[in-house]
Amino acid sequence: MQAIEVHQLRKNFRIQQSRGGLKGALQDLFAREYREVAAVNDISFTIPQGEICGYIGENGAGKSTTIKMLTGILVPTSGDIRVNGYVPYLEREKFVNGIGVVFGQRSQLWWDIGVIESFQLLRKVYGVSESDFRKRLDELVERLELQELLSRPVRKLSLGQRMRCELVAALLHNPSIVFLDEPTIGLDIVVKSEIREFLKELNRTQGTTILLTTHDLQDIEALCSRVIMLDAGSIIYDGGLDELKSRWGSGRAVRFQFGKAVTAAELTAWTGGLPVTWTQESELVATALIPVDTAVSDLFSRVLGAAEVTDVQISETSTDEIVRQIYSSGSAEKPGAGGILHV
Ligand SMILES: Nc1ncnc2c1ncn2[C@@H]1O[C@H](COP(=O)(O)OP(=O)(O)OP(=O)(O)O)[C@@H](O)[C@H]1O
Repeated sequence: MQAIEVHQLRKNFRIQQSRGGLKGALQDLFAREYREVAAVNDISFTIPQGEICGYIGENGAGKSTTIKMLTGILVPTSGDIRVNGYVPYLEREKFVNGIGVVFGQRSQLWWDIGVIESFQLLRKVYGVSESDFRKRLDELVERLELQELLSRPVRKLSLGQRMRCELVAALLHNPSIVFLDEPTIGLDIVVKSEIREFLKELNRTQGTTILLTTHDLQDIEALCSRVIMLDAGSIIYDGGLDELKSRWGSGRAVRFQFGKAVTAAELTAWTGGLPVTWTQESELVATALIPVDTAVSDLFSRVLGAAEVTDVQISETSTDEIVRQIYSSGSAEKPGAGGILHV
């Protein structure tokens, strides 16, 4: 059985339109105008049991809206969803026993009571027996080193401590699918890597399916063999991370520091005819992305002949750069000619 099946899923939101000027504002008072926007636009995908899949996209791409539909919080406008064989918004009671959810920006723990009391309340919500609960809690507490924190109220925990507790809360009832919406947001590098290690182990030892949204591509690199990339509500890439890198990323990034300010038009003009994409950080710093079959010497001769260069660094293109390029072009098809991106 597939863990998650999504077919032609859509969510439209009705957004109020404001008319301009005083007259418009008055009209708005009496007769509001609305328009529909598709936050999620007829997407389809399936995720087999045991996979860790990254769900990525820029702000507003529709990631959280999808997660909310998959977890039964929002009802789709149209399309089909099956999670563990259930339709989330119709069969909520049976459905929630098989899933765990962590929203990095929101807590499912009670703010003013001790962590252990929150866990006890969740035990009752999910109907977990006292003996299963104890066993599971002991394992998780030991693995995530939470012993010291259990009696503290949640409001007194650091963000990293709270996130570790959120993970326990989502896993107490031993769900087979876990949805994580930005689980590492705002965390320092040490806690981020602890959480990544924990999730990898969970997947390896229990076969837990994980769908993960993140803006941190290192989460994806560390955890996901597959990524689904969303842009303006539509899927623009669904496949392996390696495939994405080899399709897009087998090139190099050459970062130039200039002695004098350069413009986007100058950069494009210097490398006209070469398959170079520029990313400009400031007037004095720009990075040229070149495919593997283009010689770096061709790029150098153009740029060094035209501008005053004070420093150069060459690196393999990172997943970050690849994804930035894809978002900027709105397509995961490999780029042909050059262009310019602003960051
Ligand atoms: N309740 C709502 N009413 C109206 N529009 C909404 C609502 N929720 C989300 N949207 C809109 O739907 C679009 C998708 O939002 P969503 O939160 O799913 O994006 P996201 O990819 O999770 O973004 P982020 O990375 O910023 O969290 C956005 O344009 C957002 O403004």
